[in-house]
Amino acid sequence: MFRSGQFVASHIESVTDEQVQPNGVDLTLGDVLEQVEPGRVGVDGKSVGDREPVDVAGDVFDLDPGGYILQYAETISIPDDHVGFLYPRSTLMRNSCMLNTAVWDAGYEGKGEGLLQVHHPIRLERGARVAQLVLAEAAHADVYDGTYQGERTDE
Ligand SMILES: O=c1ccn([C@H]2C[C@H](O)[C@@H](COP(=O)(O)OP(=O)(O)OP(=O)(O)O)O2)c(=O)[nH]1
Repeated sequence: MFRSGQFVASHIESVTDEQVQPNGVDLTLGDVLEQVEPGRVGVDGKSVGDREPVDVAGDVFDLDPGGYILQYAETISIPDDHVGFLYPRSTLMRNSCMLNTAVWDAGYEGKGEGLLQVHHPIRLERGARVAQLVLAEAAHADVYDGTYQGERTDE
């Protein structure tokens, strides 16, 4: 069963009323980065290639077509017995852009990231709502203990 937006909001810091939706919570744009060095996904481990901030005028990102790392502004805690899924705000999609996402594990805490695909130039503003996180009840044996635990929680 998917939980209500109010329930999701109780696991995200910090959230305004405007961000709480019937079935989830809108996440806002923190930063946009561009990968500049190769990463690696191997059988014996992985690494994330270096990234650099993209040009920003004040809080405004004018993005040309390409792939970008989008960092969310909120700290997300996926509670026990749940799994998180994230979807783009449909206005992004309607503007020829897409957010690619992965699974948000029970026990994960941090400010996560997504892959923003820009297929047509778009202007994004820091603090704008760009995505929606939903939580579903889920069985699990262990909780998340990977390398991204606690990411950017000190920001
Ligand atoms: O779109 C997403 C999806 C998930 N996460 C967070 C929550 C998730 O729990 C964590 C780790 O994801 P995953 O388990 O897929 O990472 P991995 O590549 O398997 O690395 P590790 O084994 O170190 O966790 O990243 C994001 O930031 N963005």
